[in-house]
Amino acid sequence: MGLKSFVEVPDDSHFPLENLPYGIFRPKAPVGGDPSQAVAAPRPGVAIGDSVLDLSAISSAGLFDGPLLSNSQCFNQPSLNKFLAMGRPAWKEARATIQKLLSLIKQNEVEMVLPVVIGDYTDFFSSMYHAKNCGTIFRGPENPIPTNWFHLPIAYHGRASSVVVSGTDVIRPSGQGHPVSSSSPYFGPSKKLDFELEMAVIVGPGNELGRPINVNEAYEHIFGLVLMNDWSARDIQAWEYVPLGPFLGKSFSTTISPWIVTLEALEPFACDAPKQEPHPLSYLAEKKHMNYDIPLEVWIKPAEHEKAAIVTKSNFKHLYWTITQQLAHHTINGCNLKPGDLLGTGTISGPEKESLGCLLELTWNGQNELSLNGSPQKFLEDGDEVIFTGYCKVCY
Ligand SMILES: O=C(O)/C=C/C(=O)CC(=O)CC(=O)O
Ligand SMILES: [Ca+2]
Ligand SMILES: [Mg+2]
Repeated sequence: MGLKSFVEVPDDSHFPLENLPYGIFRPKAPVGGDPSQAVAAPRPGVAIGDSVLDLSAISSAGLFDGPLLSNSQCFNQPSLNKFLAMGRPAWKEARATIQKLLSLIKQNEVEMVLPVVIGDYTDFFSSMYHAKNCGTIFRGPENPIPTNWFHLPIAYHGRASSVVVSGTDVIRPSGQGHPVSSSSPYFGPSKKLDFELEMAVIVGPGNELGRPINVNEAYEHIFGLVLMNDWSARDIQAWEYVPLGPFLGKSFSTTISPWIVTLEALEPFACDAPKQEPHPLSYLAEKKHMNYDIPLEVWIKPAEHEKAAIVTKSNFKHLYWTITQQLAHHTINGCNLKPGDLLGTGTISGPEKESLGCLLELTWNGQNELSLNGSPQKFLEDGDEVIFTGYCKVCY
């Protein structure tokens, strides 16, 4: 297998990553440039594809960190003589460092692991559409959204130990299931295993115990976002969750994506967050009330199917409570967040029936069937693979 560089190397190039020949170069004076300008100094470089790697820049940046080259001036020279005088051990060290600096590893040749040690995991409940649908299903259509919901971002404390990286098998949990009408609760493997389409904040700098984070400074405490699946056993959840909230129905596994997308990368996709009525209390009223326009999709690939089928298309922008409001609310009582804490957004459902963020809503608690490339499906079956995607793109 050939080595691969992030520098594009044409297939027929004489200068792939395996070659790396040395020379002395200087940048050409710009055509029509001022002739009185000093000519750039000659310096050592190696050829890679159609480019030259400037070894004096690499050396000045301290990137030659091996024992022989770390304190050497051999690359800040107008010729290679000093480097040549150092002999083969230095040449080998230089080659290894340069190959490492220029290398790329194929994603399909690596295994990703959890990117952070998650100290604490909290899950919010911030899509109004999801809150309304769950409320209708679990509590009836009279007052589906609790009155506190419009005043504060509701959340529960999740389980950090069972947060796993995407690709990890999820074992169907057993537990007590909600009794049907007047019968007793049953025990056994969950019959209503579900996904929840979420994203989650990875906390950067935390706060000291007793010192809340101001909502207008919350942005500085957020490193980036991951995709998150808050797997949920609906039959266990429906029976256990009154009055303290979700427990064993969700703590058996929560999956996050291995790549954390930074808020800097998401900046071009910032958009207005939904208008909030009633106006939130001042500690939640933010100067910039922003969301991000991140199209999200969920696909399911049943074990015996060759292809995955799309089951929903939603968008991060549907969140009523923003991630900065969630973070400010989380700390308003003085609770301290720590670097690497995980804050789930809550299931991201949109307004349309094709944009609902979990099977509980999509099948209306198993009353309706979905069609996965022609096969009927309610909740998750053994062997199903659930695939989340989130991808924003500038339209030119
Ligand atoms: O409304 C309920 O009783 C329950 C809702 C959920 O299960 C959702 C939850 O975990 C929070 C969320 O993902 O929005
Ligand atoms: Ca959830
Ligand atoms: Mg979970």
